[in-house]
Amino acid sequence: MPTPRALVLRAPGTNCDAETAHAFRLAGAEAQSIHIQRLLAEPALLDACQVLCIAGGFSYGDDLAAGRVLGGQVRLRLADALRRFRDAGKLILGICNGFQVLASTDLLDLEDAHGPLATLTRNDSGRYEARWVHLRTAPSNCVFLAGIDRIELPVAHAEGKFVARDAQTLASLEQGGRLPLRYAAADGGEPCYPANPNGSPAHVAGACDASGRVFGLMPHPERFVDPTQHPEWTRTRSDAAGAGLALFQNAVRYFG
Ligand SMILES: NC(=O)CC[C@H](N)C(=O)O
Repeated sequence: MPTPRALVLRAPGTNCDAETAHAFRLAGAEAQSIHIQRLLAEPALLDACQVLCIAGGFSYGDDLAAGRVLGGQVRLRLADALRRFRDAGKLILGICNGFQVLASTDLLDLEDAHGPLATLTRNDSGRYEARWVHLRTAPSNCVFLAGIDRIELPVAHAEGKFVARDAQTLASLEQGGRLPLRYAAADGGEPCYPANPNGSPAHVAGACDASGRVFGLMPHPERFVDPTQHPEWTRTRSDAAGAGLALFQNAVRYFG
C-alpha cells in the first residue's frame, strides 16, 4: 500500500490543524489541512484519502455549543460522503473539538431511534481545563489505541464531560467496548478532579464506533509527539518519542 493520506479538517476557529498534520507526517502519512468550505464544495476529495481527522480548537467560536455549528455542517452536508468513507474501511479521528463535532453526527454510532445516546457538555468545574492527564485504555477494537495501555496527554477544553442518556446506556456502551479511553489517577486509584478534568461519569475520555475505525477523544495526542513537549522533560531528558505519536502511527500501520 502506498503512503496513507490524511485530510485534517479545519473551520474558522480551528487552531490545531497544523500540528495535527505534523503528527500524521511524523507517523509516516501524507497530510494536508483542508477548509470545510473546500470539502463541502468537493466531497470527492475524500476518495483519495484514507484518514479524515477533525482537528481541535474553537470552530465557529464554540457558538451555540462547542462543535455544534461544524457538527451541523458535517451532519447535514457530508453525512453520505462520510458514511461511505467509513464503510470503505477508512479511518475517522476527532480530537477535542473534533470529538465534539463527531458527537453531534451519527458517525460514532451514538444515537438510536429516540435520539442521542450521549453528548459532551460543560466541565463540572465550570471552567476551561488545561492540564496534563493520565489515561488508561479499556478493551476495545479501536484502531487508534492498539497496543496502548496507559498514556499521558494534555487536555484543554471547557466542554468535555461525556454524559450518556442514562446509567443503563453508559453501562452498555462500556460493555460494548465503545468507551476505550478513560482518565486515570497517577497512582492507579480513583481519578477525582483534577485527574478527571471534567467530571465525566466512568471517567470517559474517548468513544469509538462499533467498527473501531471512528474515534473521538478529548485529550490532544498531537501535542505530545516529541519528548520535549512533556512538562517533566527537563528533568527526565527522555529521548523516547512523545507517547501521542502512537495513535497516529497506529492509523498509518492500519493501512500497511
Ligand atoms: N482544544 C479544543 O479543541 C477545545 C474544544 C472546545 N473549544 C472546548 O473548549 O471545549
